[in-house]
Amino acid sequence: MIDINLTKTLQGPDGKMMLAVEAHINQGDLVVIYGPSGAGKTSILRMLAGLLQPESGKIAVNNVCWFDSEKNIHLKPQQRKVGFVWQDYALFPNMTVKENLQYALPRSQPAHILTELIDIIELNRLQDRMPQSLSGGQQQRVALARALVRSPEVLLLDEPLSALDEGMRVKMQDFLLKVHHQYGLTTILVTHDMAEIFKLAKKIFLLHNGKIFKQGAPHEVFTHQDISGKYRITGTVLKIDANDVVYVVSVLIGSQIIKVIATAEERKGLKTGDKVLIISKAFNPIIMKINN
Ligand SMILES: Nc1ncnc2c1ncn2[C@@H]1O[C@H](COP(=O)(O)OP(=O)(O)OP(=O)(O)O)[C@@H](O)[C@H]1O
Repeated sequence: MIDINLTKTLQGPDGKMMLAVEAHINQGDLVVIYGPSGAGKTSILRMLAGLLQPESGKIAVNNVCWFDSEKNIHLKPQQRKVGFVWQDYALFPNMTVKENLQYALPRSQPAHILTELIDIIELNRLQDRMPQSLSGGQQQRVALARALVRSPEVLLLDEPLSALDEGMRVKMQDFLLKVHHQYGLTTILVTHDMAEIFKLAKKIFLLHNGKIFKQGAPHEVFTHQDISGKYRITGTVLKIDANDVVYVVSVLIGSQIIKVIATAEERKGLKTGDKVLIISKAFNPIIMKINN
């Protein structure tokens, strides 16, 4: 469990802004902090990592106090069991992938962690390569592995996939899920990507002007409805066609387009480019072989 109760005066986009947040995150959950630019998302992660000192408040992780302004406790970044991955990969350019990981491995950690991580994050064929010869997604996989070699208790991810193209982002999301299931790490992700939120997050905190104004499961927070469908997929509206009394909405999901029938009520407010959630209570797929 992570308990956060923090305040910090920040220089907001329109002058001084008081960041004041209280949040409780269950151990092993993957949660998202979502909000407009300048809302204070990165500052929260930096305070958790010990890179930015709050003015007041507390941070406790699994009942260990990392920060308490009243008791004058402020653990240094290296004393906090956090791993983080930012948008830019920041790998050492003069070291191979493996050397980058070895460099990050603390002496107290057994060396087999490296082999295990290289396996899980599928870096076997890349381990002797230099970072500049890798694609953005490959570099981000190395950055993720590097964050994990210290066996952190909390993983902080600040828009780690935002610089990647759609295909690479989807693959990296799968890696994040795999790592999350393997290690059960409490993970805090900052992202603007709706599909990523619905795919990865158990809970989302909406942040505005330094305050959390809403929190809950993504479908509760974004659809304002209690929806109990079994299958949920997110996509982007490509076009909307009127058809007698209903509408046919073409939605891009990954690289596939599906057509969804919408009532006039459901169609209201929908436009091309909107991110949408498609929910189905029943799912009766037909399977067919497509190769010989
Ligand atoms: N150390 C600091 N002292 C004072 N103000 C700061 C400090 N660090 C950041 N800020 C300001 O606090 C505000 C919030 O910054 P932060 O980076 O946390 O926002 P964000 O929600 O992550 O934004 P973005 O989505 O653009 O990355 C910004 O206006 C920023 O200039």
